[in-house]
Amino acid sequence: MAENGVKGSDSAGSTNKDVQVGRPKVRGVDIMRDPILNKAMAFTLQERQLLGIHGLLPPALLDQDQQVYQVMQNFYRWSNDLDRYIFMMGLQDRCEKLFYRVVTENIDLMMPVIYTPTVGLACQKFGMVFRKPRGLYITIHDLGHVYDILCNWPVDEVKAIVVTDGERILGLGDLGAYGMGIPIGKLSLYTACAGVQPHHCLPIMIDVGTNNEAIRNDPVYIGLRQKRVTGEQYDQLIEEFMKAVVKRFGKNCLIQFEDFGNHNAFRLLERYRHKYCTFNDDIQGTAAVAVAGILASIKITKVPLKDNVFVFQGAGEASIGIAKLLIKAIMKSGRSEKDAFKQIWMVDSKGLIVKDRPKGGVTGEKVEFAKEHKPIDSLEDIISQIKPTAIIGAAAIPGAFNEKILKTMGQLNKQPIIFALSNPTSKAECTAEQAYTATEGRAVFASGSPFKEVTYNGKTFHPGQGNNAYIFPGVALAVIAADIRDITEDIFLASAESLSEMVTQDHLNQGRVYPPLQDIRTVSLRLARELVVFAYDQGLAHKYPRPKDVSKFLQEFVYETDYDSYVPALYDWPEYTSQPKL
Ligand SMILES: O=C([O-])CC(=O)C(=O)O
Ligand SMILES: [Mg+2]
Repeated sequence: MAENGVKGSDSAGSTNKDVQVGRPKVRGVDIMRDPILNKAMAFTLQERQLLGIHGLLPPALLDQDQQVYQVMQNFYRWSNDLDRYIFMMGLQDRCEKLFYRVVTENIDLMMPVIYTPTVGLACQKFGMVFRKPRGLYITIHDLGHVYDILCNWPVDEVKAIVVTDGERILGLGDLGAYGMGIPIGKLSLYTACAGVQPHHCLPIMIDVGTNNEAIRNDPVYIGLRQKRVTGEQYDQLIEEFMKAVVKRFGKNCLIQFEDFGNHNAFRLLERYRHKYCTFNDDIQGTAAVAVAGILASIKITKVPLKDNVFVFQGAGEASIGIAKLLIKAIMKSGRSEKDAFKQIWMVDSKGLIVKDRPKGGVTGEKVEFAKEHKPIDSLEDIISQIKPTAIIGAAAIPGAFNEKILKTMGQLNKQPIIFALSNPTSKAECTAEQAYTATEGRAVFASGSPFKEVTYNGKTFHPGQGNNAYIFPGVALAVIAADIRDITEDIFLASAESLSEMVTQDHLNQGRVYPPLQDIRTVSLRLARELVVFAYDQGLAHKYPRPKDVSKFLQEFVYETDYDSYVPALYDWPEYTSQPKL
């Protein structure tokens, strides 16, 4: 608590001016208007007097508990999630501590609103949703001036950036600058799930145009109305951005790449992964969460990892990322790399990925997954001929796991693993209900976006949410706290193992392959704790001395949602007992 001094800020996200309360450099009214300092009606009478804001608020005091009640009443009053999203963003812009208290306490209710799937809809309609800027917008026209833009950000201590160029927003495609909703949502989860300080976080949109004509013609579009710039100029901008981040915020500033197009995602990851403190959430975060789900699933199916056969529907960022991490996991279980590859089959828009495919198109990351096998076009035929134990969908083709495929999976396996990972819900390969029904309740099911529980034949199943939200907040906290600068594949494998170990027998009995969403904060903090230990053991942590008590060490980084008191500690105020209180 800031007895004598608090960090001041402005509405864009804080300036770090020291405020001497009692002899304020920032006026009380500015504290009220600042979302980071604002307590709304929770300012006490003493504070109102001291800050010179007495009379600017209704006379009642509503403490934070009462404010939470008020927010929740409002939240329920809205009839749809997009309105709830707008309402919650408004709260974040007005009163940050209250926003995070509400989100943290009701995380399973709030995540589908401030994150997937509603954030997808919010991005599609971002021109209408947009109220107040949050984060930085850097465009292709800023080439040569990226550092100057980063200097305009009013906080020096940025420790984590989530950046997108909006080309592949969830499974929704190119949304241009409207994609800014994603970095904002991801960073809200940094704080809500792992307690990363909000002022350490910076959402960034790199706007190089959009190839989505409908969006370019949207009268309220907020970005550049031009086609995407690609090639050398694009690369120059990203290169300048990476260097500018290090110059402005230091080489340990985490840069999370989010929702870039396939062609850039892999390239940029390879180019930067060992030179910068960076990872790609769609490749590596998704990989870790999916592998965790697989490790938990085989505890249900009792089919050892080495005896599973995986078919991936899609060969993009998520599938390739999962497959590569899965290979590491299979090898750790004792198989050779060659044998591990044999267990994994990939399918793209041209069918099964095989060597010398007449339809062609096996390039880049897919090459090493191409099999010596005759080509097969349809997913139905692929499933019946390859006979997988697990199918993993990540190509944003809704309904790709049709009834026939699901039934075949049920015939081939006692307990088929079915992961419909595409986001948002509208892009899922099948619904939870379809998976359980077609397999007579035998499927081990997870999806990227949330599905409600399903009751089949009197048994209730809790589908898991195989979303990278179980991974990236914990990874980020560990990276920031232990000063990890090279985020290796081993860190993601350790994350997958750690997450899968948090799935208890009780969870498995309910059909869950992830801990319940309402536990995601505990999960993220435990993940961070285990990663910190792992990083020190592996020599990846740069923060010294090594902490003896990792929980205590992490606790010091964790954001508190209690309001600060603006009453100087030495000031002896009388107790006011007559203050009206609801
Ligand atoms: O944002 C999410 O829900 C998961 C994710 O990274 C994606 O689908 O791109
Ligand atoms: Mg993503």
